[in-house]
Amino acid sequence: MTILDEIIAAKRKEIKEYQGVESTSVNGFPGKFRLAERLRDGRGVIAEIKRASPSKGNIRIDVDVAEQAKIYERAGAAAISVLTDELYFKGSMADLEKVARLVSVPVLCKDFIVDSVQIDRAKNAGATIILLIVAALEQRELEKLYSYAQAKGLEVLVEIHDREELDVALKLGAELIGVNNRNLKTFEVSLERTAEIAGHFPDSGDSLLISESGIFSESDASYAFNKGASGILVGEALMRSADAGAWIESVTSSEVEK
Ligand SMILES: O=C(O)c1ccccc1NCC(=O)[C@H](O)[C@H](O)COP(=O)(O)O
Repeated sequence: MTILDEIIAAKRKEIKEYQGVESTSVNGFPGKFRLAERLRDGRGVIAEIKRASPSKGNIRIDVDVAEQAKIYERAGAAAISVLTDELYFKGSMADLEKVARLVSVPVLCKDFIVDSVQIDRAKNAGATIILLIVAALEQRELEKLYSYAQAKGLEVLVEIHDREELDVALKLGAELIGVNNRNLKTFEVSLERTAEIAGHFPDSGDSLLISESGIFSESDASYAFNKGASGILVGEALMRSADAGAWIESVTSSEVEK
């Protein structure tokens, strides 16, 4: 059983408490508020609020979420990701709501979604993007949740781990495809995964590749961008950085060697 299996099993139990929640509006978010638009020029950073994780334990458990979000936005983050899982990541929907009220960049609800009720909760809290993990869902569930989120006007980041899952994401018509560099059995991270997926990624421009996890240095970021990622999703490095704003500014700068 992988950590992902364990988290998903816990999530399926947890969501029973949420029945009855419905999202309040179905409007989509305007152009500049869409992550896909913001990533079109490449070198976008999706900056994550991550208090803790199964692989690292506590990272910055007492972070001032509002302060951290302001730093990310000021530095030019393309979007802010908020881990909302409580059991394994010590996050919350309250964290997401705090961020969404404060910033005017897209906000990703980073959770393990297995039911539409979680999409409603995310939207109610102010998320503009949700995450769907191919490895966590049956094909029919994935299609259903994808359509549901789209009908609610949300963007969907479809997370994959290998080429087989890339095909699933492409068949779905996903605009935002994230390759997770973390092996969820061993927690080992390898940016080679991004390179491998980028090598098979269509260059039609219909879909955008985002490299997720294990990006710690500016050279890791450059590596992912140079391999073809339009965006990178960074959690731990930014949470531990003494100057997260400078980190973001530096990796997004067009002066950086391409
Ligand atoms: O971070 C973990 O340990 C983890 C374990 C199991 C499932 C998911 C996990 N992380 C969620 C994420 O997707 C990351 O927070 C995100 O990609 C940022 O990763 P990093 O920059 O390495 O903190």
